[in-house]
Parts: sequence; structure tokens; C-alpha cells
Amino acid sequence: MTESVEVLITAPLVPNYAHPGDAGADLHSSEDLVLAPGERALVGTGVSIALPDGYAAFIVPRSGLAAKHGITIVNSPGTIDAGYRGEIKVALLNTDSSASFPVNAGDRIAQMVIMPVTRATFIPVDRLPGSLRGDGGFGSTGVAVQTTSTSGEAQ
Ligand SMILES: O=c1ccn([C@H]2C[C@H](O)[C@@H](COP(=O)(O)OP(=O)(O)OP(=O)(O)O)O2)c(=O)[nH]1
Ligand SMILES: [Mg+2]
Repeated sequence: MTESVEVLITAPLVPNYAHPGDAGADLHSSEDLVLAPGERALVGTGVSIALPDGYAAFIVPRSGLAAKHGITIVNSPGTIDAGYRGEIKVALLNTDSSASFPVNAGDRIAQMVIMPVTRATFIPVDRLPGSLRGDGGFGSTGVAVQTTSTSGEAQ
């Protein structure tokens, strides 16, 4: 990854990119807790940042925790606004139906992806310009494949 942006941070444990080229910097829990099956909790990280204007940070799950333990994030991706100076918190959810999940302070619980973002100037109009897709959505292309496919398998 060649591009880098400087982000001011206060943190007991600074988020870390595990490998060069990684998009996500791992965020650590600042607290000990146990998530019962199906339970969610807003978990502190101790991290506060000052993003430059034109950037946002997105808090997303770690795939290892998701695959091995069913740990995800309720509001994924959590959006950190450039103007936010509070503590970044992670809305962790234990989707496992039987196993509790312990979190210890210092554990890597999520990752943070920093991206440039565009703000829109919304222009109200009476009618939108046409497009090939039109208002087709919610599986409309899968239905089209199913009606013409010989395998009978919708894509
Ligand atoms: O996973 C998250 C999501 C958000 N935030 C913080 C940073 C963000 O800038 C702020 C507001 O987030 P959002 O706009 O998603 O929440 P809201 O429910 O709309 O709250 P608000 O009315 O404060 O905008 O909360 C977190 O710490 N973690
Ligand atoms: Mg908001």
C-alpha cells in the first residue's frame, strides 16, 4: 500500500496493521467482559482519533473471530466521522447459540479501515434519468438467470 494519511491518536494500545498492505488496523479491547450466547455489548477500545476532513474510519469484524467463534459487530461497518473525538467503541455480538465468549483487555476485537469519503450535494428532482437496471433489485438478476438456465440453478 503506497498511500498513507497521518491520523492523530490517543490510545493505550495503538491499532496495528498486522502485515504491510493490510487494509485493517486491529483494535484492542480496553476492558474484560464475557459475552453470553446471543449477547451484545458496547466494548471500549480506549482509542480516540482526529481524522482529516474527507476521511472516515469503518469498524469491521475480524474474520477469524467470526469464523471460529461467531463474533460479529451489530452495526458493521461502524462509521467513525472525521469530527468525532470520543472513544471508539465496538458493538460486539456473540452469535454463537451455546458458547460464551470471553474478552480480555488487550484482545484484538475488531479492525479499523480508514477511507476517503465523498459527500453528496443532493439535488431534488421530479424524475430520475433512466438506466439499464432501472428499479430491478433484490435478486432480480438471479430470477432472470433461473428462467433461462438449463441447470435450473439461480446465480
Ligand atoms: O461502531 C461505532 C460507530 C460509531 N461510533 C462513534 C463514532 C461516530 O462518529 C459516532 C456516531 O456514530 P453514528 O452516526 O453511526 O451513530 P448515531 O446513532 O447516528 O449517533 P449520532 O446521533 O451521534 O450521530 O459514534 C463508534 O465509536 N463506534
Ligand atoms: Mg449519526
